[in-house]
Amino acid sequence: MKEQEYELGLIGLGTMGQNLLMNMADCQYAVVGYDKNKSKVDALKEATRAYKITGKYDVPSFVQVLKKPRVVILLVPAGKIVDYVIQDLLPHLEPGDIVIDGGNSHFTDTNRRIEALKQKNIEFVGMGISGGAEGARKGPSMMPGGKESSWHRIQPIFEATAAKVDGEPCVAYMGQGSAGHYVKMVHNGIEYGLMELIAEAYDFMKRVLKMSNHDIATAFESWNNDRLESYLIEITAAIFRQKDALTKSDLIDVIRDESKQKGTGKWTSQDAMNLQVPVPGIDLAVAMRDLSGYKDERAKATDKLSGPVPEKVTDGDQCSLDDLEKALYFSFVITYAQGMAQLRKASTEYNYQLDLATIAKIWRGGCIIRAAVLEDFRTAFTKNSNLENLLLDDNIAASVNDLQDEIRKVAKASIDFGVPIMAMSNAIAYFDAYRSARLPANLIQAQRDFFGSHTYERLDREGVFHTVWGH
Ligand SMILES: NC(=O)C1=CN([C@@H]2O[C@H](COP(=O)(O)OP(=O)(O)OC[C@H]3O[C@@H](n4cnc5c(N)ncnc54)[C@H](OP(=O)(O)O)[C@@H]3O)[C@@H](O)[C@H]2O)C=CC1
Ligand SMILES: O=C(CO)[C@H](O)[C@H](O)COP(=O)(O)O
Repeated sequence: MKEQEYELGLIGLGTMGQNLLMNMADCQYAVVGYDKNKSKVDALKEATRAYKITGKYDVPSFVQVLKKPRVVILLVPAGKIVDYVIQDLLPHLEPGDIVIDGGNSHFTDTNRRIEALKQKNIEFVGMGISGGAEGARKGPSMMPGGKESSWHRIQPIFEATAAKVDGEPCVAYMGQGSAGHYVKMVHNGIEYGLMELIAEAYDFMKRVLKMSNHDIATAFESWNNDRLESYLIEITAAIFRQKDALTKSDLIDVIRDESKQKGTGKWTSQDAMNLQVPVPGIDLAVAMRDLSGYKDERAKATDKLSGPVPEKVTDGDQCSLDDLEKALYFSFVITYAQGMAQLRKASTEYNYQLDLATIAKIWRGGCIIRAAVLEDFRTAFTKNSNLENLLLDDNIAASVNDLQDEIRKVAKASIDFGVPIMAMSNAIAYFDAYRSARLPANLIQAQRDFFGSHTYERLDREGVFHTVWGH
């Protein structure tokens, strides 16, 4: 292929980059890859002989073969590396070129980079990508932000490579500035929440319902054929069928119970706190990953702190697998509702002008949190684009109202058995708090005024009041 004929260049030929590049080539785009790691470029060339792909070993020759105005996507680890790559790239770019950051960058970094590149008339697009290696290869869900005109220039290639649901591509313009990376961050926050809920359902199946790994796999498989149909439930079923190559036992039983994290769930919680949007399902998912890290301390506590003796507990017998399925579905809905509420507030606060129906639409396929229920959320936000919270939609409200008896049963059984289901029991607590027209916050106001003269408002008259308490 002649010089300057490659339509897109990709930097970072790791898990996501190499797969996305091959996906683009499948869609008949001529693409070029670069990685600082020579062996990754060699691997690309080897793996893609039949494709309109080439690999380059340095930035100048990589840029040299790109069609002008150039489009370059970065899929390198988030953080300082993105800045280093931009620094390497900038001297070779020209006004009008577009740089897309497809990694999980923090949205404030994206705002900074948009401004920095604007000085050189280079357009910067922060685009969240979800779907892991398989999604990148076969069709991810993608969340681009930045200038709308930049999006229109790159739209065809990303619509071609995105996952499709009912013929609709799982990619759409999210909004200006860092909107794309913000939406991806909240996607990951919801991902953390759903993963924690599924892990708690597994613990409940094992320790309360005394199910074998085989039966757990069967349960998740059957749930995946119904209202809980989703990517995370599907892979969970497969995980429980996996044998360990070393011991031939079930692999799940030999994996250390300490979950790691790269930070996107924590960022979601942190920014929700800044925006004062309650997302306790996500907060607790982060907290449980953190608590899992205290493995040695937990081992000490096992000896020191006692709990119920499972053999003596009878209440759990009244709780069935069917109750657990309903409790999990209920908790899934609450978790999505919290994430969507955060997006709504962020949209106003950061002037993103997010369209929540579009977000639900592009999350139906390709991404890690894809689930059948997203179609219901899309319908709810299409009916009312100003919906404050998904739980206020008539259909969603009816579905959670109907499932509350079961989640209450599961929460009670978990306490009786001493099996922690932090996120799941919080889902019903959030539901109860959210539907309470009156909360005990009046007492907190009284206490604040008592010790710090912070004042309070009254229900029966306008104004701000202070009491000299105890007199
Ligand atoms: N993996 C996943 O499931 C998902 C990842 N993401 C995000 O996408 C981004 C990429 O992730 P992933 O593909 O998993 O990461 P990988 O680590 O697999 O790939 C990153 C690649 O970038 C290369 N690289 C590092 N520094 C430079 C540099 N200065 N110049 C050129 N290349 C460089 C790395 O080389 P070397 O290995 O030698 O350092 C590596 O080949 C991250 O932001 C991640 O959070 C988003 C969605 C899903
Ligand atoms: O973005 C993703 C999927 O959408 C990544 O897989 C995610 O970053 C994994 O996060 P963590 O390592 O914190 O569990």
